[in-house]
Amino acid sequence: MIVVQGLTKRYGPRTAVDGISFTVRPGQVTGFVGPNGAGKSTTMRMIMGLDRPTSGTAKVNGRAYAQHTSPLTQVGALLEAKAIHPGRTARDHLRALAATHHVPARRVDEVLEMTGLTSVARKRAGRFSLGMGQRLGIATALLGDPRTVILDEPVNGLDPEGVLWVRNLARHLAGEGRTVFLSSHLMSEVALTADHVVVIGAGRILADAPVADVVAGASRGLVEVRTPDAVRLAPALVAAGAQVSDDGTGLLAVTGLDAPAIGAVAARERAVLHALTPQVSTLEEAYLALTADAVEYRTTPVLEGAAR
Ligand SMILES: Nc1ncnc2c1ncn2[C@@H]1O[C@H](COP(=O)(O)OP(=O)(O)OP(=O)(O)O)[C@@H](O)[C@H]1O
Repeated sequence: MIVVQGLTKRYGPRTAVDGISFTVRPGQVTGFVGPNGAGKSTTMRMIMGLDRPTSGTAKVNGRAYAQHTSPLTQVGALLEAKAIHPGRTARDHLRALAATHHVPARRVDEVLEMTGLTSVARKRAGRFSLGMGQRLGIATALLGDPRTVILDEPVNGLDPEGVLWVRNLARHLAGEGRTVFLSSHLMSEVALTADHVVVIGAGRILADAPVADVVAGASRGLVEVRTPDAVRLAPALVAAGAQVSDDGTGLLAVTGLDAPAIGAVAARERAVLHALTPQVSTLEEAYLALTADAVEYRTTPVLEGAAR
């Protein structure tokens, strides 16, 4: 379990993380998403005791990272730009770490196996591809068999098979009752992997909810209705309490009534329906709506720029 309370990080005049609070619970995968520069890595680094908060606290399994006597068994992390000595083999890297953290040597072979690195365990890490390096970073995070796992952009540089592997691994770890907290830029990936999502923008929490709720919140209950009887149906829907916009071609955009209620009004009016389609938004759309005002480097649309 990770509990973050009033966490703030300032770099000079710049506030990277602005008084955020959230809890990451065990037994599920929690996604951590936000635009570039939103504060994801800074937050994860503070949870891992690598950056000192300006104020506030970040606790893993009840204590700050530095207060754990055996932190590797409590929390394992894959953080961006993890330094691994390029001249060392994967096995030697893991063995050295195991030896200094009282982790049994057999665990090294277990994590090499889990991450699919057994066949390249004697290869120097400097010769690893980006994907293999990511796998070694994940093997390192899992070395202490930790109850909490933090993965910063774990699918970066992975091919589709690797992406699927990370997704299954994250779900498997959560299924074992562990706390899994992973950041990603890929909303589609988070939608497939995570149960819960924390959205951060410009250092502040924009949403902290089950993935399904975030998606439902963004869909605004819009239903598209295609009908040759729009002229009759539209006022009947308005009379029943809906807001209706009619594009003049027989396509009505309806909010305020769900599809069964619209169908009932249509039946009463004897209006023919060619389509009755609730518009389901994706997590990607929900995310874009939430973060629209919190993008650090906004791109100016070309047409808008040209019109000035
Ligand atoms: N060491 C530092 N010194 C000064 N500013 C920093 C430092 N580290 C991060 N920042 C700033 O803090 C803000 C948050 O950065 P952070 O790396 O946490 O964002 P992020 O959400 O992880 O972004 P990305 O998705 O691009 O990795 C950014 O504006 C960044 O420029």
